[in-house]
Formats: sequence, C-alpha cells, structure tokens
Amino acid sequence: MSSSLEDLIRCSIAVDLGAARTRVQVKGAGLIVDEPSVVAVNTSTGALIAVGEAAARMAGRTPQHIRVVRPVSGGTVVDIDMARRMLRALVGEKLQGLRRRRVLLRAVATIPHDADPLARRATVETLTGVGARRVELVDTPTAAGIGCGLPVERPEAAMILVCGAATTQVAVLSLGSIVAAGTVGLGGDTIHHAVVEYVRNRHELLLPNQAVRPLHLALTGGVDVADRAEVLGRDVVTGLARTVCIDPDDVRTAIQPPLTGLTDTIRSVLHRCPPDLVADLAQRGMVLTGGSALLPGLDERLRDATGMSVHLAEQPELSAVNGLAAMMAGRISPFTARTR
Ligand SMILES: Nc1ncnc2c1ncn2[C@@H]1O[C@H](COP(=O)(O)OP(=O)(O)OP(=O)(O)O)[C@@H](O)[C@H]1O
Repeated sequence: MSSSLEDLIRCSIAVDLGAARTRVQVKGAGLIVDEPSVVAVNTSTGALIAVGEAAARMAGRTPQHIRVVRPVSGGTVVDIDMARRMLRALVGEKLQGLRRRRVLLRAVATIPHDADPLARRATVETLTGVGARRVELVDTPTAAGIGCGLPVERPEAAMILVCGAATTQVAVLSLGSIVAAGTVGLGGDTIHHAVVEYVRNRHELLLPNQAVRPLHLALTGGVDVADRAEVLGRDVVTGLARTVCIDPDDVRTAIQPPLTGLTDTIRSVLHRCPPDLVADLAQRGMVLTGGSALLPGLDERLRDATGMSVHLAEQPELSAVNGLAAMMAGRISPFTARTR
C-alpha cells in the first residue's frame, strides 16, 4: 500500500499506536490523546474496566478477575480487538463530533519501518474498526524525522533514532525515503528489565514496577551522582519486604549490554549507506526521538561510542505523531515520501 502526499493531506486523524503510549492528533484540534496503550478487562464478563492512565495504574495490582492487557507491542498491534476497544474508549466521543460534521474519516498511522504485511494489516484493521474509511501508513522514522524538523525531503542524509518502549529504530533518510535502517531491542522497557534482573540476581530482591524508573533516573541522572539509592522490594527467598542500597555504577553496568547493541546497529546502518551520505552525517550527526531518547545520559553515551554529534529532539516522544500532523496539514514540501 502506498500513499501520496495528497492522500495524507486528506486525512483528518493521525494515530501513533505505540507499545507504551497511544497518541492521536485531529486536524484542527491538535493532540487529543496521549495515554498509555493499556486496557483493563473483566475476565469473567469481558467488560472493559479501564483504559489509558487508569488501566496502567492497575498493572501489577489486579485481583484474578481483572486482566491488564497491552494490545500493542514494538509498534505493531498484537491484539486487534483490544486495540479497537482501547481506541474507541480513548477517542470515540471526539470522533463522533467529526462524523456529525459528515467528515469522511481518513486516518494516517505510523508503522515500524520493517513491519511485515500482517502487522500493517493489523494497524489498518484496528483503525477501520473505529470508523476510519481509509487508512494511510507512514513508517515511523520518516514521520519522526518530519516531526522534529529534519529536512528529510532534501537530497541530504539525516539520521534518526526512534527510541521506543522495547525497540529503537535507526534510519538514514534522504529524498523522503529510508536509505538504510535497522532495529535493535533497546528501549525504556529493556532498560527496566535490565535493572530488575540485576537487582534480582545481585540482591535477591524483586523490585515493584513503580520503583524501577525512579531508581534508574536517580542513579544515572547526573554525571556527579555518587550517592547510593535505597529501594524497597520483596525478598526472593523469604517473600518479606526488604530494603537494599544500590550503587550507581551497578545500574550503569546493568544497562550496558542493551546500549552496546544500539551502537552496533548504528554502525551497521552507516556501513550500508553510500559514502556521500555518511559524509553528510559526519557533519550533522543524529537526532534522537521517542520517549526513551529521554533516558539520562543516552545522548552522551552515543556521542562517546560513535564520535558523531547527537541531538535530542524537542518533545522527542511526540515527534512521530507531530510528523503525521505536519503531513496532514500539508506543512511539508512535496517529496516522494516512502509511505506504505
Ligand atoms: N523522561 C523519561 N526518561 C526515561 N525514559 C522515558 C522518559 N519518558 C518516557 N520514557 C520511556 O520511553 C518509552 C516510551 O516511549 P514512546 O512513548 O516513544 O514509546 P512508544 O511509541 O509507545 O513505543 P514503541 O515505539 O516501542 O511502540 C517508555 O519505555 C518509557 O519508559
């Protein structure tokens, strides 16, 4: 499936269905949804109990009859029915307003650059299930590149990293298309699991979900952070609550393996680029987008590992949906965007 810029301008709703968060922009109304991609359902009746923030707060704290579901994984819909129910609950009323104005609902959505036909179809079916008559798909790196103001339509190289929840997409764009790209299993969730695993193996302690992120932020947030952080968890053996002190260096060691995978992927993407584009990139460096781009120290580590300049996009978590909105609004010059 391919979409032209004209097709994109006809869209009235832009959807970035992410593993961590769902973001929706409506033409003329701006960002109307920015909520966790989470649904809580009653397993006995099948009824929807909560979506978004409310459902995310229930995760890890539910009784047996409530199941908390994440219908999107790695940027692709893995549970179409739940994704539809979630989107309907999040945007249903707002879309009814458009329908009342007899706006023919055309939607544009992001899709990972390496999504297979089934994954694309799942996104299309999710959106048609909530009332879209036609769905255009744009690969996430292109959308994020446009969203953070990169001149992706020009014959110049732009390197973009989309740092999501479980994966990071690395892409070099030129003339509106992806020249070379790769994906690595690194994101906020990977870092989360690395920290949990480390504390479990080293201190025999299971950390509650809510403790991981503050611990990681506190210990890697600043170059000068030398203090140890105290965390409360459940002892793996006794099952009782216990507190331990964690060293910042230990957290850095725990998150090193996934970060090494990222630099390897950047190198392999550069390897597949023509030398002219690599020369452009040596001057311009790369831009980090996606929520995990906010991981403290990520830009610095990438600078050290690649020797390239690294820029953090403004509001990196919104780059992709903002890029879709820019396309809908016709705010980019015509180019042959690689859309699927
Ligand atoms: N301030 C922050 N510091 C560190 N990590 C952050 C911050 N804000 C968000 N994150 C991480 O960013 C990730 C979510 O990013 P984003 O919203 O771009 O993902 P997504 O688009 O839903 O995921 P995907 O692209 O994998 O489908 C989460 O793992 C979250 O922990």
